[in-house]
Amino acid sequence: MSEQSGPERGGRSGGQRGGGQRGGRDGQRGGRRQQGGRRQEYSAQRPSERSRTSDPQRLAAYTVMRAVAEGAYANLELPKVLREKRIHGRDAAFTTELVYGAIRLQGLYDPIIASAAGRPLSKIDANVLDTLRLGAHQLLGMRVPAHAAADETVGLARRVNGAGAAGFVNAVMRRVSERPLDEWLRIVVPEGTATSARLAVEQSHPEWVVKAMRAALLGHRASTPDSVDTDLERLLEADNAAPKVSLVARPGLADVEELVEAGAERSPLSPVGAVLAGGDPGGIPAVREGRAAVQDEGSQLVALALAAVPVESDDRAGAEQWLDLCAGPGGKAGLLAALALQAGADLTANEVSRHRADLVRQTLRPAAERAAEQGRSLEVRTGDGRTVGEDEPGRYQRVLVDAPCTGLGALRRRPEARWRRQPGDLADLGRLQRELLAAAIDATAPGGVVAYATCSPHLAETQFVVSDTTKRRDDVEVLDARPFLRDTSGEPVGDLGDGPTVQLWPHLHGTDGMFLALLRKRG
Ligand SMILES: C[S@@+](CC[C@H](N)C(=O)[O-])C[C@H]1O[C@@H](n2cnc3c(N)ncnc32)[C@H](O)[C@@H]1O
Repeated sequence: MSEQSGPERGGRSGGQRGGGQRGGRDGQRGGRRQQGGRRQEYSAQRPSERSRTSDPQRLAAYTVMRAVAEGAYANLELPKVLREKRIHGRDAAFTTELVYGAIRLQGLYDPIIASAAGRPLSKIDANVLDTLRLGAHQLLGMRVPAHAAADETVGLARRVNGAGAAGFVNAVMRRVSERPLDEWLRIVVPEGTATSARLAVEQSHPEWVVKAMRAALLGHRASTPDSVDTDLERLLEADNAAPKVSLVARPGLADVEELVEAGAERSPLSPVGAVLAGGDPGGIPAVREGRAAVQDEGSQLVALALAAVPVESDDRAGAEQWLDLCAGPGGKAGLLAALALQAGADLTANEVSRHRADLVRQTLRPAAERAAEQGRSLEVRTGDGRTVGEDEPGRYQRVLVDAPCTGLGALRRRPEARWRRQPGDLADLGRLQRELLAAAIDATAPGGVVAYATCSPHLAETQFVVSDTTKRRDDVEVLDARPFLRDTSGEPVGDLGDGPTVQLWPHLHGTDGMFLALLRKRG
């Protein structure tokens, strides 16, 4: 869930931050941090070229928007559509920005569209609304000249929404283009609006997510009551920026130097990581061969921490047994497998979904070949992790529970995720998370360690799961995880809060919002 995927891996022309229309308003609201604004820095083509060539790109963007409205994932759908329509290079980057921006920022654009249309969103046809969102992003979030943005959007509407709708789209686009973003913000977020409601629009997140992130910043001690509003805004802003492409060199199979030689830069955060400024990671031989991979540095730190924590094991028991309980699609298992081989340990990777277990198998292939040479066991199996405690009590020394979660720490990667998630999801996930953690502890040998991780900082999925679990049982203690997160220079990673659990943040660490708790099974 936390792994990088999709079109942002390569070819992106930039993040959401850029030159600022919004400084003026921020300036007026003294005390608020000056923001970067949202305009894209690129204008891939001259306007004349754009109007001649943009139709296939905008049509592709619209096609993806509609598929996402039907339940598709933008990061899977977009590459398919780009391939089918043979859109490459800068045109693909333009289309990517158009789709990702229009989806991510719809919480900002929708009230502007409603105001410009003079009617509520419920009175605008969903297909037409998607066309308008694409147009609004070109006008307010990208450096597409206003006339080109309006003309092309009307042209698109004529083609996909019909002639009648095109007249309406024309009127709305002209209205939207009459004001810069800061003026629109003054209209749709009037002075005196409560902070969470204001940020929900300005930073385009559902208000319940804004509130949950505020609580998480305080609960994980990343903010004080004095700093929380500023920190929250930075966090939400980071969710709207395209993540960089982080790579992992799976130890023993590849090294970071190999990635640096291929054009990446050594990661300052993860000792096994590198960061690619641009280009397609699939062009790097180590990545193609599965010895390295695209992986968030936060995920790397979690796997490294589990491998680094000392375990007390019975020497007569033979090789250490490691378990990845929720392994699909295999990002962390790929790193754990390499680390297990280095440590002379065996790894079992479990996943409930057959398809995702197949992905884990694929990911682990290079490590599996090495394991066979070394006489070590590397097993991938399909099963419900909740039964592992009963099936294999006390068998493992190190267990990773990278639990299914809301993914609210990885919103940068999935533009539609924030709009799909509902507060109600937390109840079912919370139950599953507690059951998986309990089973993991049961499957852990005395002296062994369980790493409970989520790519969400939501307190209900992180600290509450851990505290409920430790309250209920006396055979487990929470370790201070902070010393086990070491950066490339071997120094403890900064800004990890007061412990004992660890929360990484997009705005502080540049990683996904990974949570980690290390629990020791008492002997
Ligand atoms: C957060 S993802 C794991 C990501 C993975 N560790 C990685 O780094 O690629 C959670 C996974 O748990 C799986 N899952 C959900 N319920 C499960 C269960 N009852 N037992 C085992 N796995 C489960 C999901 O299918 C999903 O693949």
